[in-house]
Amino acid sequence: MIVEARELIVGRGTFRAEPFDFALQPGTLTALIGPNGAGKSTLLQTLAGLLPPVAGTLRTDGEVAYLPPPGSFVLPFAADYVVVMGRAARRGLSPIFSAEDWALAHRALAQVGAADLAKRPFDRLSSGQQGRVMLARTIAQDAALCLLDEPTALLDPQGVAEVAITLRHLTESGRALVVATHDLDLARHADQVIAIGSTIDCGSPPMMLAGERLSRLYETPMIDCQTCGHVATVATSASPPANAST
Ligand SMILES: Nc1ncnc2c1ncn2[C@@H]1O[C@H](COP(=O)(O)OP(=O)(O)OP(=O)(O)O)[C@@H](O)[C@H]1O
Repeated sequence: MIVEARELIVGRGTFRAEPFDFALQPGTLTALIGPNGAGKSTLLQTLAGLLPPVAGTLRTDGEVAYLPPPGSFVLPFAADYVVVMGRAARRGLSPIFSAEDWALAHRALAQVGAADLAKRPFDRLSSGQQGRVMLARTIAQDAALCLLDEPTALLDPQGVAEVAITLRHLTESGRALVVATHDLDLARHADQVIAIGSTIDCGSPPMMLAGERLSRLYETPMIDCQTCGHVATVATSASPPANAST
């Protein structure tokens, strides 16, 4: 077991989530879904040890790598140096990275489809390109538990597909991954889904991503598409344009 939580309550400031139990097994991908402000980032930061639990017990086993939510980073280095700096925690105070560190950094860049960015100045990359590099930096840490906050938020559809495949590959080496996401298609690739809303529930993707359950979670009507099996939001306010089709 990489993480075991009992009656865990996460929170910060005046915010408190509901208490819940969960476990993360090695080699699994967990998607964390829920509306804005529900507590996904708060939970990830608690698992990362950046916030203390408000109550309950939380046990984590092994190294933890944490990818913060996307934003603008000012890092005046080549992209591969930004990635290899993720290895710093393994190097203590030594400023020297080994051949293995560099190999892991370049492999991680390739895994997120960013090998061609290795020598580009990080500060002159687009937001989505920076997002790929920061994800590579988290992967390069080679930690037992990877906590990723919206890793695909800025990526194009090809990037989302590549990252989904990469995340699955990473679990094959025994890592446990937790991905906070608003991308319900990405969540379908998970082994389990934790939904944070007015209650916190955990289950398989088919159960947790059914339209009826998502409607309650996001407090907006959502239906299962009979054609593709995915879930679509139902427009409730404005009338659709006359030529609109589904
Ligand atoms: N630094 C902070 N100090 C105090 N309260 C905060 C802080 N950051 C977030 N909150 C509050 O904590 C609650 C949970 O926020 P959190 O960022 O965990 O939500 P989230 O589910 O990740 O949301 P989103 O989908 O918008 O990223 C919200 O009510 C938010 O306003």
